[in-house]
Amino acid sequence: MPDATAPLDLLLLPTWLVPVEPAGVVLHDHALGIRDGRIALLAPRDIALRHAAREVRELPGMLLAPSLVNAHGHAAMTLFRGLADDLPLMTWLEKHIWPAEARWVNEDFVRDGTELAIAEQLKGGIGCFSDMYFHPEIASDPIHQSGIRAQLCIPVLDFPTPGARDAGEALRKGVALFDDLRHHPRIRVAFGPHAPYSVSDETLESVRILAEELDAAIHMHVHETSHEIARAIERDGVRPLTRLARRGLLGPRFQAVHVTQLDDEDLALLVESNSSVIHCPESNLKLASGFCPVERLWLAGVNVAIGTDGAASNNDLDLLGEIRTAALLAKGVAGSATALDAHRALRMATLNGARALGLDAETGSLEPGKSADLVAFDLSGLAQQPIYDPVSQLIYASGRDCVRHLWVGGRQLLEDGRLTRLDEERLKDKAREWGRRIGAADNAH
Ligand SMILES: CSC[C@H]1O[C@@H](n2cnc3c(O)ncnc32)[C@H](O)[C@@H]1O
Ligand SMILES: [Zn+2]
Repeated sequence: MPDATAPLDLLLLPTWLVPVEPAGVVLHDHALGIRDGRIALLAPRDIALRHAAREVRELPGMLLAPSLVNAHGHAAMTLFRGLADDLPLMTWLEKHIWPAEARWVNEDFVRDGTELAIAEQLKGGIGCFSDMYFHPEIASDPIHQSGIRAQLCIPVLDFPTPGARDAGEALRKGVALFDDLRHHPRIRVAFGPHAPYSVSDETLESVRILAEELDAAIHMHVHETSHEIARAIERDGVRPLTRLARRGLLGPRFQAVHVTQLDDEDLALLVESNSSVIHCPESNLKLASGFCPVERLWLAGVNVAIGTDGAASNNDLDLLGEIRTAALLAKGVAGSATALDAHRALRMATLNGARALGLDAETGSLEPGKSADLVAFDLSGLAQQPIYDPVSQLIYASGRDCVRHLWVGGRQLLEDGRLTRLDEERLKDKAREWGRRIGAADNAH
């Protein structure tokens, strides 16, 4: 039982505090106290200052918010950043990315690429991310060491992949990883069947049974393009979401990534099953995949989160930039300037992300009892003045260079823009070395 009278470990005094829950609130002259890695106090500044605290820090000109949740990505693909640009999804995937993965992806690649992705994400204000890539058992190590929070998906495809000869082996290894990490305080293992077109009914059934038994989430690329729907109708006679619903995959633990194609029946299936949608606007734009109807989903009551996707289709892991794109795009798609306002856009990248990953009891908002997962954005720059609504300024007028400090579980992982536990120069050297090897082989063709 935590001792509520014990001194706080840290008392933060920002200019603005945005708890995200309740929605739309901006607190002025408030403070947040941390004890044992959790939010222990949220109170007006003068009241908070009466509490004993081991350290008190003023954060002038800064907005304190829950750290961001990047709900979809392929972390180690940072090492393929810029390898195959300006191509449609299936050409990009089948002709470039899958051959490159077959050639280059091994344990070292995953370790180095994941570490690079973690560093980039921490510097961009992300305290929690979802990873869906090969050798998740290797990715778990940099996640553990760095202090970031993550959902780690077991990649499942019906063909040989780096790390698994077939789906059966991927699932066996995945269950072992689930067991190993069962008690990890910051890593949650989920199932990651790649997409409806790459996973058979038999494999889907195994995923369904295991996910149910282990109470694990299912994270899947779904309805990414109109081509995917057309191919599925030809093959199965129904749209992919209908097939997944009939096979019992949908539910509150189901995370449908992309969903650029949505008819009335698809929407009803998502609403009834209480599934989440993870919107990846920049990847969808770059691969010309389509537009996720965020406002329609939101108004129907679907939990919509946001992700960057991998750095090979984005090409960065900049969630703040992604939120801005999402907020602008939603207006264009809905034909309404009120669609996805700045406050809702921030909620999508925090609490909705946490909820999609089943982590909303732990992170995603600034509420007493939750883990102290926080980010301080510096809004004192020239291009951010004057400030009427700091959330508007954050979403529409700020870049990730305004991220100053970040804590996960009360541990400071970014201080004044610098990583506290990772060596940036070493990471850059390693990435350049991979780039030289991959680039030289690519040019030889
Ligand atoms: C088992 S997941 C890893 C697998 O997914 C590939 N991938 C990356 N981005 C996308 C995307 O937007 N749609 C479909 N597949 C994608 C990645 O290259 C890996 O092969
Ligand atoms: Zn993806």
